[in-house]
Order: sequence, then structure tokens, then C-alpha cells
Amino acid sequence: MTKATNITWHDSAITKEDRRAQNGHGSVVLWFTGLSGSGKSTIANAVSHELFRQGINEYVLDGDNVRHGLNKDLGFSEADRNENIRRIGEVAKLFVDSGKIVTTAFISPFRSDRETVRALFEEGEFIEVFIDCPLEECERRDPKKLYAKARRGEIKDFTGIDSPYEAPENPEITVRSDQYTVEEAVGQILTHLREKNIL
Ligand SMILES: Nc1ncnc2c1ncn2[C@@H]1O[C@H](COP(=O)(O)OS(=O)(=O)O)[C@@H](OP(=O)(O)O)[C@H]1O
Ligand SMILES: Nc1ncnc2c1ncn2[C@@H]1O[C@H](COP(=O)(O)OP(=O)(O)O)[C@@H](O)[C@H]1O
Repeated sequence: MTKATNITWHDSAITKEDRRAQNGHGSVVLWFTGLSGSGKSTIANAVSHELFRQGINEYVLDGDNVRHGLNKDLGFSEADRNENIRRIGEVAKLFVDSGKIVTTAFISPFRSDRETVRALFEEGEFIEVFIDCPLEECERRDPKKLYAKARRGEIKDFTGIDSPYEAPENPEITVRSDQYTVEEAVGQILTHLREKNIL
């Protein structure tokens, strides 16, 4: 038998839909926003654990893996926060293209920055999750003792103290972290994902 020669491998690109089909679930960004101490990292990590336990392809982007690496050149001026969020939005888009559910846990205080990120995505892919907690409660928790430092004037431009936080107007999900437990918050977010047929 003569082997075929001159065969061309048609290298068709693997699409986002192909990756979703292989994973058996949708891919979206859960874009958390809220004050420092509102519970973004705590709830993001709890969501991540539950999704992972269920065999879902997921990843969390937060300050530990972004502000210490990719964005270590950025501080907390308005321009630097704009650039921080812009880059995180682009990275999140790559994760969604790769078929994952990616959760981002950044203050992302400016509405226009969040809307610019939303515009990078297709309808339904950007899920804004407002971790809603009154400033007084965040300050009472003060897990990193940063509010105390900001009140003493040792940190400038601290969100909620001397730098603005613009709450979302129409978030897909609002979690009242002063009224519900972490487990209840995880339940609320997973219910949303099931209702939208992402899981
Ligand atoms: N000036 C000032 N304002 C707010 N936060 C500050 C500041 N300086 C340091 N930190 C710590 O950095 C974390 C916020 O970083 P983010 O990348 O989420 O901020 S932003 O989205 O660019 O506004 C934030 O972490 P979280 O508490 O997890 O929100 C703080 O621990
Ligand atoms: N219902 C809740 N949801 C989230 N965090 C809570 C809740 N109740 C208490 N906490 C505590 O509040 C703190 C929130 O800190 P963190 O998750 O680092 O917030 P952020 O990432 O928004 O700065 C943690 O110490 C956490 O244990």
C-alpha cells in the first residue's frame, strides 16, 4: 500500500465553544467589586473551592497573583487603578476564551473602568458581583489593619476614606456580606450560575 504523501493538516483554531463543550460547562468572569474588607477574597476563594470540588475548570485572580507580579509596577493613584483594572480585564478575557470560570477579586472602585471591562465580553459572560458591606463594618473587621493606618494618615488615597468607591448600579449579583454567611454567599453565586445554564 502506498502511503499518502503531500497531506496537509488543516489546523483549524480551537474555539471557546469547543473548550466549553469539552469542559461540560460555560466560561464566564465573576467580577467581584467592593470595599477593602468587604469579603471579596474570602468569598472568591470559597466559590473557587466549591467549583473545584464539583470538577469545574476555574481560577481566581486576586491581589496575591496580580499586584505582586503582572501589576507590581502599579500603585493606588486613579491612573494606576485604571491600568490595574484594564490589565486584569484583558487577562480575565483570556481565561474566558480558555473555557474557564474566572473570579476576580479587586476593589475596582470606578464604574467606568468596570463598564470598559464589561464591554470586552460577549453578552452574559461578564457577571458583576457586588460584595456589599457598609464601610463601618469593613472598618470594624479591618483584617489587614489598613483602615486604622488610613485614619492615622499613614496610607494616602485609601478607598472609602480619601479615595472614592462607586457602587455598581445594576450588578448581576449583590451579596450582603454583613447579613449573610460565606456559605450563603457561595450558594447565592452558584444558584445564579445554574440559573444561567453556566453550570
Ligand atoms: N490606598 C489603598 N486603597 C485601597 N487598597 C489598598 C490601598 N493600599 C493598599 N491597599 C491594599 O490593596 C488592595 C486593593 O488592591 P486592588 O488591586 O484590589 O485595588 S484597585 O482595584 O486597583 O482599586 C486592598 O486589598 P483588599 O483589602 O483585598 O481589597 C488593600 O489590602
Ligand atoms: N459573610 C462574610 N463574607 C465574607 N467575609 C466575612 C464575612 N463575615 C466576616 N468576614 C470576614 O471579613 C474579612 C474580609 O476580608 P477579605 O476577604 O480579605 O476582604 P477583601 O478581599 O474584600 O478585602 C475576613 O476576615 C472574613 O473572615
